[in-house]
Amino acid sequence: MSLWVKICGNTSLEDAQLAVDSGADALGFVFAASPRRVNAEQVAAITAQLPASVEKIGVFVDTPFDEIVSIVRTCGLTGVQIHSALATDGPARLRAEFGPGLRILRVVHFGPGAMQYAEAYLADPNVDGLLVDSRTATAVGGTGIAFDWAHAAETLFQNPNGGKVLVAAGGLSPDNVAEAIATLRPWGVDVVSGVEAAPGRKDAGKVRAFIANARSAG
Ligand SMILES: O=C(O)c1ccccc1NCC(=O)[C@H](O)[C@H](O)COP(=O)(O)O
Repeated sequence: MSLWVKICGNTSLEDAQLAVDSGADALGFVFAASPRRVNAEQVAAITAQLPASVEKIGVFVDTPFDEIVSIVRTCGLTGVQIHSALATDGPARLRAEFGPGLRILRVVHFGPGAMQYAEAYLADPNVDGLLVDSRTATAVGGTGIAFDWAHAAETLFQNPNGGKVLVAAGGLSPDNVAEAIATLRPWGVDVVSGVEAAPGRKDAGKVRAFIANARSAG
């Protein structure tokens, strides 16, 4: 199985197409407070132009359940990435709505308490895997900050995960993605700040280099 690579924070068809042409497996769209925030109408116009083979993942922070369902339908999303509290039965209800075809990722911010969340999420049969990220006092994603990979490699990334996927995120870039992969041995990697020219706008060279370096290392 080759490494899964997600390029997040897409705000235009041009940037989404760049990621697809550079070999991304998945594109992320942020439906949350962020300089990369997009709405359902914008994303539906983008996803309609993308190949079916590319995963389209919605990123949600404290979004009401019914709104997530509506956005998934409107935009033809193939996955959700939940950065915040969702009722415990949220993943089961999403599964009931969309079936096994919807990839359901829960986010764990590596740091104190992360293992407890990770274990709880991994025990949920309707959660497909974890995206392990960094956070700050004010931001739950898109921070551009790496977590302690050595510590995570010995703890969270060692955890028996019952076939569920572990995606590494947080402060990755073309320059450090190979080292992150060598240290963490993740199933996938995800990036936003490290491939941008400005928040919400991709740097084509960085997108290409990130995916090429991740593929070489993975
Ligand atoms: O990207 C954002 O602005 C964002 C805001 C709020 C929640 C999530 C967000 N991004 C989600 C992602 O999947 C990012 O790729 C991930 O957090 C890594 O970001 P970075 O450290 O900037 O590569």
